[in-house]
Amino acid sequence: MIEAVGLTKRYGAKTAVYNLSFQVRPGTVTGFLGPNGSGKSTTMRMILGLDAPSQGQVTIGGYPYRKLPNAPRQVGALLDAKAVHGGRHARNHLLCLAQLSGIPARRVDEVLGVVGLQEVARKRSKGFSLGMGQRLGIAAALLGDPQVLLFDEPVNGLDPEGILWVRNLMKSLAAEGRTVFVSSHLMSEMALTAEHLIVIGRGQLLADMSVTDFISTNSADFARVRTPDTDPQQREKLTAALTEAGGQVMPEQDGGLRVTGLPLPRISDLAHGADVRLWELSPHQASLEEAYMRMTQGAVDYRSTADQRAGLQQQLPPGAMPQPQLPVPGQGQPGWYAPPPPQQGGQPFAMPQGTPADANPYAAAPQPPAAAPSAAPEMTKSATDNEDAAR
Ligand SMILES: Nc1ncnc2c1ncn2[C@@H]1O[C@H](COP(=O)(O)OP(=O)(O)OP(=O)(O)O)[C@@H](O)[C@H]1O
Repeated sequence: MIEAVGLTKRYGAKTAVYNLSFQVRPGTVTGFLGPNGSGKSTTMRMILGLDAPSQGQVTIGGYPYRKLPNAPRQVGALLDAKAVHGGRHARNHLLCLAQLSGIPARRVDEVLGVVGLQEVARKRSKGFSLGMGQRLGIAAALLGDPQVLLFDEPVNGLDPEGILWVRNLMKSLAAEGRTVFVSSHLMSEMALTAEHLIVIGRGQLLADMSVTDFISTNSADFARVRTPDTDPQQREKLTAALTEAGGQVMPEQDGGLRVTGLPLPRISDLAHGADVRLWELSPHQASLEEAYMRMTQGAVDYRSTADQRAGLQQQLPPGAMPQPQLPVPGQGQPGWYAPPPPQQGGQPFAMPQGTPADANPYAAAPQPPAAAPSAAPEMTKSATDNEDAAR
């Protein structure tokens, strides 16, 4: 298990990670999400002992990485697939890593087979495509047959077949009881791969929950209702009945209605009571991408001037809360708001009570202290040093 407690990292005046506490448990794939620059790589580097925390700690199996006995056999990681000696053959690259960690050479051939690089094992990695480089990085992570695996953007550059392969690999590693922690910006892929999510924004924890809860917590579910196109009066009658019963009704461009605040069976009963025929009554369930976009709206640092998220905001049904800005450490901005998950009192199809300020989990949170210069020396990987020894 990976456990972070109060993890904070400052680079000079920049607070990259602030007061992050979470656990990554074995047996499931845990996705690590956050906008560009939110601190994912910094967190992974601290987990791997490549950066020292300014405050707090992170342990693997109870030890900080640098104190972990035989760390390369216990933890494997893909951080930057390009961080290889380009003039070295793929097999030699892995052989170097294996020898540094006391891993037998036959394991190198095994992992080359697992990632499908046997045919190019004796080719220099500088000629590798992005996807081949990713596969080589994954092979390096698997080398020590570790119980804990970290992957930073593992599907970057992979073709659809490669993406499917990585998805199945992650799942099978987790099914073997390993701890699998994987960052990605591909929401559709994460939805298919991960069971649990840790989401950060501007270095702070936004969510630590199952994918299912994350979607229901951060999306405005609604019902889609459609009456016969041939009879506009039916639509008006239904709108009146639903509104009178406390629902919020919004017309959709295709003639349907978007209804919030009423459960589906109640909508059906009200339509029946008003003598209105329905051509459609269906729940709309948000995708992980929609939920993620909603949650992180206030935490995006880099955004095109042409991207006002207009489409996303227009799609919110009546009564849905817009996401206020995420507080930035040291800047005292108002907090974000998300309704509670269903098992904590939230109701599908009904917006929660209270105001964003009431529910602001940061309202009482201490502001981070003024940034101090980092005490963390950059550690560089020594694994690529001695090719001659590997030959
Ligand atoms: N060595 C460093 N020195 C100074 N600032 C740094 C350093 N490393 C990271 N940062 C800053 O810390 C913040 C978090 O960066 P990080 O790379 O961890 O984000 P990320 O979530 O991995 O981003 P991306 O999704 O784009 O890879 C960024 O503002 C980045 O500029």
